Amino acid sequence: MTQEQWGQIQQRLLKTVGQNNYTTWIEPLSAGKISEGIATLHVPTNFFGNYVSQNFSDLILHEIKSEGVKVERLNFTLSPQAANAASRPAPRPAAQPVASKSNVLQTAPLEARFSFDNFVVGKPNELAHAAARRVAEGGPVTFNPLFLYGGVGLGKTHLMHAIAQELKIRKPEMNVLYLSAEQFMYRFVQALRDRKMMDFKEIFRSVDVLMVDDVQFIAGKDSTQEEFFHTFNALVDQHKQIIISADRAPGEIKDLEDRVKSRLQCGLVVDLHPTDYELRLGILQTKVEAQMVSYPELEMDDGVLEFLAHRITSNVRVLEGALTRLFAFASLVGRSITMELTQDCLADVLRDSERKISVEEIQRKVSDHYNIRLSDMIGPKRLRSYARPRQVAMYLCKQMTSRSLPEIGRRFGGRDHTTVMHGVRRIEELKQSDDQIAEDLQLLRRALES
Ligand SMILES: Nc1ncnc2c1ncn2[C@@H]1O[C@H](COP(=O)(O)OP(=O)(O)OP(=O)(O)O)[C@@H](O)[C@H]1O
Repeated sequence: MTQEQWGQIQQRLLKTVGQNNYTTWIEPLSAGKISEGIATLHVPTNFFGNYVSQNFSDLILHEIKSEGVKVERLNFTLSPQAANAASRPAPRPAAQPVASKSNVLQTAPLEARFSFDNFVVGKPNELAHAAARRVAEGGPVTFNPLFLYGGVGLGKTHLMHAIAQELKIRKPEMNVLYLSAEQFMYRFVQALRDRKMMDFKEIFRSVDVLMVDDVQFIAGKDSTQEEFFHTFNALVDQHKQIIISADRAPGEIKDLEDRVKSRLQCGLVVDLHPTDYELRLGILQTKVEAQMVSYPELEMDDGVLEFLAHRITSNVRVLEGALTRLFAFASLVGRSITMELTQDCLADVLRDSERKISVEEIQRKVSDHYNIRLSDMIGPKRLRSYARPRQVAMYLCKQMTSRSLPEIGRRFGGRDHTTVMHGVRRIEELKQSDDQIAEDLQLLRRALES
């Protein structure tokens, strides 16, 4: 795309994301080439690229398409200048603010809107929220670590930022270090390269609260895991609070050493479940209030929010993006937000969200329903109390996803497709003869579709 087109797109993004976000995240992007439907955007750092990709890519893609440019995906790569700089030895950092008191240490800026006040609580996240609140009081450490896990865009990072911000207010004397596991690794590698391991250890061991986001990132990275393990132990020994997030439970993170897994499991492990209809509606209502501040002139028809909460079930980030786009679009065309405008403006999001239920979601719902652990459902045990729910889950996967039998088998602990076929047939038979199974299936279907 031409620089002129990119300039236009940036101007539209400014209106949508607001001045602050624009200056921080959009202005520093520069447009690269487009090839085979993939548009390259240059970013100053990898972290920056990840952040923009997670938070703004839908919006940017939408605006590029609106400019008439044929693009299907975005690719964020380091700008040539940044790539050159990265290959040179890093300059000595200026005096680090790291160990100073009254300071929340951070490698990534805390997002002010990720506060407890802005976090909508519902059944799927109430336990995670309560645990996060407790830790944010900064009282004596009761569970260590607090391990928050859940699928993409369900609020893990939001809760972690909220804890850090709350601690900053309640306990300004505490040293709170929040960073992603990726940043932990970069700091570690840099310390090794600069022969500054003592400093590294001292920094990490002098914090009062350590928060590491997306810990699954260190899976398979042996020396980073080793260092993480020692840091973890040193802090636990000193009764310092550790908070970790990941996209899955500790036991399910592949290529993570057993001793690290067992450490991660020894505190409180809480799950952010996929959203349900009520939570989605609650989130939308809260976010609409915020949008109304920016677009006071806009009106919205009854039923639009319910429609979105019903149709966009993937994750909160997508829901938020949809709403932001809807308001920006309505404001640009100067129309109120009707059902028709919603369907027009969000046609692609609605299409993508159509009946996309994942195998993982089904496994989770079924194991909750039968009150068994997810690992027992996927694992090798043949006890009837695990085998039947497993067959129910296989049946629902066959019915509600487009996965093939071998694929489903793979997701159920590497089972053969004939096992899946047998399970599916068995449930088809039982559905006719066993009222309990028929009712279970109905309930589960409804829960998965909500
Ligand atoms: N319960 C909630 N109330 C309000 N906003 C929420 C809630 N859950 C998630 N969000 C919003 O959804 C977006 C995605 O959340 P967040 O970045 O915390 O997800 P995540 O679980 O860390 O995902 P990822 O694994 O992709 O990093 C954020 O803008 C966040 O504010």
